[in-house]
Amino acid sequence: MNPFKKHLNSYKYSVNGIWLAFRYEANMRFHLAAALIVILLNFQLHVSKIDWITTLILIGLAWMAEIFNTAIEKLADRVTKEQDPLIGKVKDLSSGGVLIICIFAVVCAVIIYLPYLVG
Ligand SMILES: Nc1ncnc2c1ncn2[C@@H]1O[C@H](COP(=O)(O)OP(=O)(O)OP(=O)(O)O)[C@@H](O)[C@H]1O
Repeated sequence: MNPFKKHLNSYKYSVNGIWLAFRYEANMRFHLAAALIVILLNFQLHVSKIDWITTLILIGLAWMAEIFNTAIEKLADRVTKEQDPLIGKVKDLSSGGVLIICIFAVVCAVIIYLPYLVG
C-alpha cells in the first residue's frame, strides 16, 4: 500500500475511535452536552474571537483526556478484572487527568463568561 493511502487509512481508524467513544461512553456524551452548551453560550453572548478559540481548545482538551482515559481503562480491564492495587492506581491517575482539565475549564469559563454576564 502506498504511504499516502496508508496515511489516509489511519484516519479511518482514528475516526472509528472517536465514534466508539461517543457511541458507547456515557462520560463522552456528558462532554458532548457540555460542549454544545458552551457553543450555544458563545453564540448567545457574542463572545470575542479569542474567547471562541480558548473555549474550543478547552473542549478539545477535555474530549482528548476523556478518550485517553477510556482507552487506559479498557487496557487495564484487559490486563485484569481482579482487584489489583496497581490497576486501581492506573485508573485513578487516568481519571485524575480528566478531572484536571475539567477543573481548569470551569475556572476559564467563569473568567470568560463573567464579564459578558455582569458587564
Ligand atoms: N481492577 C481493579 N483493581 C483495583 N481498583 C480498581 C479496579 N478497577 C477499578 N478500580 C477502582 O475503581 C475506580 C473506578 O473504576 P472503573 O473502571 O469502574 O471506572 P469508572 O470511573 O467507573 O469509569 P467509567 O464510568 O468510564 O467506566 C478506579 O478509579 C479504581 O480506583
